[in-house]
Amino acid sequence: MTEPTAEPADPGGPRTATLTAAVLAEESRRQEAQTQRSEPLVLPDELLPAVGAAELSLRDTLRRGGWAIVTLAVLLVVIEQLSRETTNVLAPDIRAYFGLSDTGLMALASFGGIALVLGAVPMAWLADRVPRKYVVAGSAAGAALCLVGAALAGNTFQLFLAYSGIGLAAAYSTPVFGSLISDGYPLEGRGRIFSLHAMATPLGLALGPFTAGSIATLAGGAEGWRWAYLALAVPVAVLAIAALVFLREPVRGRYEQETVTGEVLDQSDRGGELPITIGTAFARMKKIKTFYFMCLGIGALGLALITVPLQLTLLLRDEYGYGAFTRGWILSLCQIPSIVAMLIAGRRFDRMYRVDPARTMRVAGYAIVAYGVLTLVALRLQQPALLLVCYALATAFTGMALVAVNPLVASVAPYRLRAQAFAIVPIFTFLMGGFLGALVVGAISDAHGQRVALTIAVPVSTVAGGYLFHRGARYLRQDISRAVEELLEEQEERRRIAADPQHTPVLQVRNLDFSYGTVQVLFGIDLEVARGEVLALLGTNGAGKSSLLRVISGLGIPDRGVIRLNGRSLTYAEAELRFRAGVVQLRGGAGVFPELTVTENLRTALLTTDLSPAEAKDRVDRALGRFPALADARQSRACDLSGGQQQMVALAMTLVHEPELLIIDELSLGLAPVVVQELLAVVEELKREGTTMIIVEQSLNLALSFADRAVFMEKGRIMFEGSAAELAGRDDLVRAVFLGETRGSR
Ligand SMILES: Nc1ncnc2c1ncn2[C@@H]1O[C@H](COP(=O)(O)OP(=O)(O)OP(=O)(O)O)[C@@H](O)[C@H]1O
Repeated sequence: MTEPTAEPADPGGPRTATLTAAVLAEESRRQEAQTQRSEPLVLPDELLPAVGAAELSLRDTLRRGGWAIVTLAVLLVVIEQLSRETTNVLAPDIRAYFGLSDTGLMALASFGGIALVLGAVPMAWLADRVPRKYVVAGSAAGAALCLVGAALAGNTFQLFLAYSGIGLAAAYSTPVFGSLISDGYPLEGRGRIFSLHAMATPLGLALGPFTAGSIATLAGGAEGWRWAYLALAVPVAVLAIAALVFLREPVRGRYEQETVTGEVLDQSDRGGELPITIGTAFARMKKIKTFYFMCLGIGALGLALITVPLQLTLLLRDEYGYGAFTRGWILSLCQIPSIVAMLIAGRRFDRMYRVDPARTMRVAGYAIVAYGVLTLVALRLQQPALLLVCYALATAFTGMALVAVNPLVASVAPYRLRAQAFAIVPIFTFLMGGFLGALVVGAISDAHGQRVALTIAVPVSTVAGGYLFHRGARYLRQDISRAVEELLEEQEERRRIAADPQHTPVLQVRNLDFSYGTVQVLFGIDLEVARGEVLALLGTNGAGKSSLLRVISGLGIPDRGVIRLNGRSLTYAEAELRFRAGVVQLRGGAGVFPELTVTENLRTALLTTDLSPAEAKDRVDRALGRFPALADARQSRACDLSGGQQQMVALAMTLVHEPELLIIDELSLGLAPVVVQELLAVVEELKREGTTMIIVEQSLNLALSFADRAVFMEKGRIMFEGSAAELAGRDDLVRAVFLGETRGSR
């Protein structure tokens, strides 16, 4: 794209020198102001939710949030762990019954693990669309059925299906309970509630061998294991019903809203919001540095978390000759310190967070390193009892670190994205550190033994994990501040719309930052376009106009800020959904299918809509009717048309969608003046009809001739905003464009 044209200055004359000096002085003043503005926003403590607040007892936290969410979360996780432990503990019986090898059974069961991690993403998607109690109840009912399926399995394929189903049915737990706990309990007590949820995993692991072993022994015989699965199906089914009866859908982001804005924001229009996809959620969450470093840290730690128990089991078998049953018992006992540590850590987290939130994350980093050190010490010990005690202490430290993760995710993720954010974290643990790392560590272990493999893997994993947590802690205040800022902005906007609903802008961009990778190109953009208004977006080369349009149409996800269409947020909606909602962009010099005829091009543009053939034909006729120059060319192939006619076809292809907001990027680029006039006539007609438009145009005169208002951008910021007539009178800006071109071309 080229920049706006303007009257050339008198090159070389004293007037130019004075003007250049003035512009440069103005430029340095602006840059200074910009640097100040781009300082990351960090709010004072009293504005950060829960920081400096009075202590809230666990009892009061539960009184305010109710027992239902936490009770169901704990019980369902415990039973899910029990079912996994049943498979581990009763493996010899199951293996013998089906004539499977060790590896064969583990391979069958591991599909459940994969389904558990990858299933979290669609479950988060679901949790955003239906009340979460249905997701909990549905998943629990599914788990009950699959447990019955495992109990009745007649062959390995059926067993495989049942295990995968059990894994998939547990996939909702992290995103759905993560978001339910975040929305259901006040911030001051959230660490403790999350610690109860986290503690359910080691509790299930600790109880598993005892429960599974006892049931199988009681039932007796070669098929005793079936009773263990069947016995677990009953409580899960009961919990599914309990979820339907007792779970209430909490308002999303309720406690943050209450703390920050003093009220719970009206969510009645939530149904009108465009759904969030995991891709956009991931793109946005990745830009929240605390979250980014925490995910990397968890990913690195995943290497140790997954390989250590596995290698340790092998070590207990190979070096000490312990059988499967004994190993199961021993490793279960090793969970006990971690249960205690988690409960203590939840309490300490809440306390520490109230004083200094970043410290919670740094301490989690130290705990990860302590886990690494203790595991290494354990590996040096030959005495099995000492080795195991040391390892059990080590797991207590990871337990402490893990307790911090979910409440921290809750504090930095925008409340609309929380379910997805919770679903993303385990993917890092399992895929980055766990799956990839396990292969490497397995290979080292095969060649040099378990002690060597772990002595290499544990320091790498825990030092990297600890460091990444420590690093992420630097950004915590800033990221919490952003979440607060977004809530305040949302409150202000809702009030404004409520006070004057007639004047809700068609497009609203607030506080928008955008980066390509680490290079930030848009800074704090604020922009509104009223209904029926035509806004000219102007600026020098590389000012950020196209980037801004990309973010508006959903091709780029902002680091910060909000985009609304008619008052509803579409910040996290993907491009296609925005397009369906009416944000349609004409891209300069592109966009037609050369081999298709004009009419076919227009029909193709409507393929993704639900219009009836009659409606579609009507729209095509209406759009083409605006362009007399295309009257005789309807059956011509687009490639046989002139450049100007192709641009008309491209514009007609946008008009068939009857856009709510039409974005025109370079209408006149490379076209003859006579064609431009013809296109302009259509645009002016659209303006008379009340179409809301944003126009990026290289020709300043052209843009200002039909725009109501103009925005002038420079270096990713808006430098001027006002009526088109006013901009035409701002000699300095017009000349800055021109001087920019002169400097750039030298
Ligand atoms: N895909 C990309 N990756 C990295 N940087 C990019 C990318 N696209 C644009 N940029 C950078 O972003 C900044 C803004 O570019 P953008 O194209 O949005 O400006 P513009 O105002 O539309 O300029 P032009 O009129 O020249 O197209 C520039 O510094 C540019 O180099």
